[in-house]
Amino acid sequence: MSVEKMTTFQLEKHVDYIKSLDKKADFDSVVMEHLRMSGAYWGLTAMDMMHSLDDMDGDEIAAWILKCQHDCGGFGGNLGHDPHILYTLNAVQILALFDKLDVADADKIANYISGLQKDDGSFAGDEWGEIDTRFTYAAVNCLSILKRMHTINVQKATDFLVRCRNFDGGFGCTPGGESHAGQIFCCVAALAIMGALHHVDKDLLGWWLCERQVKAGGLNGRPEKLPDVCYSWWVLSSLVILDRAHWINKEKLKDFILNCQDQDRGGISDAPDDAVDVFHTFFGVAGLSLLEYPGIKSIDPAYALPVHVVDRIFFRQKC
Ligand SMILES: CN(C(=O)[C@H](Cc1cnc[nH]1)NC(=O)OCc1ccccc1)[C@@H](Cc1ccccc1)C(=O)N[C@@H](Cc1ccc(O)cc1)C(=O)NO
Ligand SMILES: [Zn+2]
Repeated sequence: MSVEKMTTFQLEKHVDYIKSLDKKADFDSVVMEHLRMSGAYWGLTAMDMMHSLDDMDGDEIAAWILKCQHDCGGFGGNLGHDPHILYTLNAVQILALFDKLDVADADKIANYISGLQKDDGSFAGDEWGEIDTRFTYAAVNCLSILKRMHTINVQKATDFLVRCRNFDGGFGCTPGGESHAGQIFCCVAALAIMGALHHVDKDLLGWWLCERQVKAGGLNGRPEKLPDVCYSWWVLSSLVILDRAHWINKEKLKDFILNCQDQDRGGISDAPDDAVDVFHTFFGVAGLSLLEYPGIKSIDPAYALPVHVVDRIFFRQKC
């Protein structure tokens, strides 16, 4: 039994790692070019959770985001890339982080998103028509932040998610799709935002979710799979929303995430000793945040934004 080196959260190293990303022009940057808007959301939300968002230039980032917006109202994953609902959510999330939602035309964005809703209540990701519950989550999260939920058919959106529910209590990407932790997060978080969690069997799904924890303490995405740091978010945020987070061993999950840090160069990987990336760094910090690790700002399990940002959106006193 190898004695895992007991380690603490290397906050400063992760801050330096994220700040170093913007200057790199390596393989990852090219491969991830089409989802740079997602990468910006992951890096900047992690920075805010680590009390370091002020190290970033919000004005410069907001200007870049607006350059990614198309006449239809949707945002692409980078300059010159086609609009897609995923990057439209990420763009709005980043503007919310910087308290710059006022620079966005909420009606124009809402018009793009509501135009992607189908007669059966589902959402397409873009004009090419792929249907996935991920897109329902992106639509509902984005429109809620913009206060434009009235522009879609909430009842039909809910009905479609209910049709994606499986006998194991979980959810897939479309009706009949296999339960997967990522899709479960999207459906549970979207139902929570729409005030429709009564459609979820909390004990049945809570059981499926807590069964994702393996001996080593990490969480996997489906039975028999290997643990992966990003499932610390997909599974744990779902458990928090369902009020069943006490059904897993939080101490062992915390140690698993801390063990996936690169102690020297910063960053967090999907599993111990693997290469770090900004995606797993964000989901590792977010997982520790849900575990209430000291020194990390709390994150909202449904909006995937720091709680102080969500509070500012919904409870700001209009002067
Ligand atoms: C496209 N993608 C994935 O497929 C990752 C790959 C992976 C990472 N660790 C194990 N596999 N898988 C992933 O995100 O699965 C979670 C998930 C699947 C389906 C629905 C929702 C979440 C990752 C990027 C990535 C590629 C390759 C390696 C690391 C990260 C990705 O962009 N995931 C998206 C999934 C997503 C998309 C849209 C949403 O509304 C919500 C979630 C994301 O988290 N956006 O913020
Ligand atoms: Zn992963």
